[in-house]
Amino acid sequence: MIRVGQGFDVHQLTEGRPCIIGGVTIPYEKGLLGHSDADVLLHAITDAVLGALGLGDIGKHFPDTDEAFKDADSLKLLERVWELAKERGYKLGNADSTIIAQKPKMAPYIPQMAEIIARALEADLSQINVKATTTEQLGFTGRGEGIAAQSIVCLIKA
Ligand SMILES: Nc1ccn([C@@H]2O[C@H](COP(=O)(O)O)[C@@H](O)[C@H]2O)c(=O)n1
Ligand SMILES: C[C@@]1(CO)OP(=O)(O)OP(=O)(O)OC[C@H]1O
Repeated sequence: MIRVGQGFDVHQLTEGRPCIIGGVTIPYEKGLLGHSDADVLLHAITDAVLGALGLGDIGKHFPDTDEAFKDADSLKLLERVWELAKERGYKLGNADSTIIAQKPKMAPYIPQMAEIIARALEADLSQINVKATTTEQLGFTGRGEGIAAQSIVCLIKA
């Protein structure tokens, strides 16, 4: 059986926070605001996996009202959701994601992000793709007010 899921997330850029995207801390003058470490890319992938499983969304599993998830490492949240996929007999087909950010430049960090995501989803690097785009200075991402990410995940059960 093949199931697909998609995920989308946005976090605000603000001073005094680390800029953690795809598990990589990117040197930048601003970082992402959230209850957790606000890793917008891992949140989109987590939601895509949950979508494929038909299990709701990240906020249902890890509520932002719960102190247990304050400053949570989003990689751990993705790993916990991946356990749910494995328990149900799924393996990753592929995961494709796009980071939508005017700045900072993501390209130098994408190979490391892909390795981190592949490890979390127990997949080969060839099954993971991460892209980045600006919005040509348009909208909230274009003004540098926030960063968005979207992901699509395909899960396969033999
Ligand atoms: N934050 C970003 C945005 C884009 N990139 C890379 O630049 C290429 C061109 O982006 P456009 O939005 O002008 O099409 C894009 O394909 C990415 O490779 C980036 O690294 N970081
Ligand atoms: C991850 C959680 C939990 O710490 O908090 P945030 O970092 O605010 O992220 P969001 O994308 O709003 O999703 C769900 C949350 O419950």
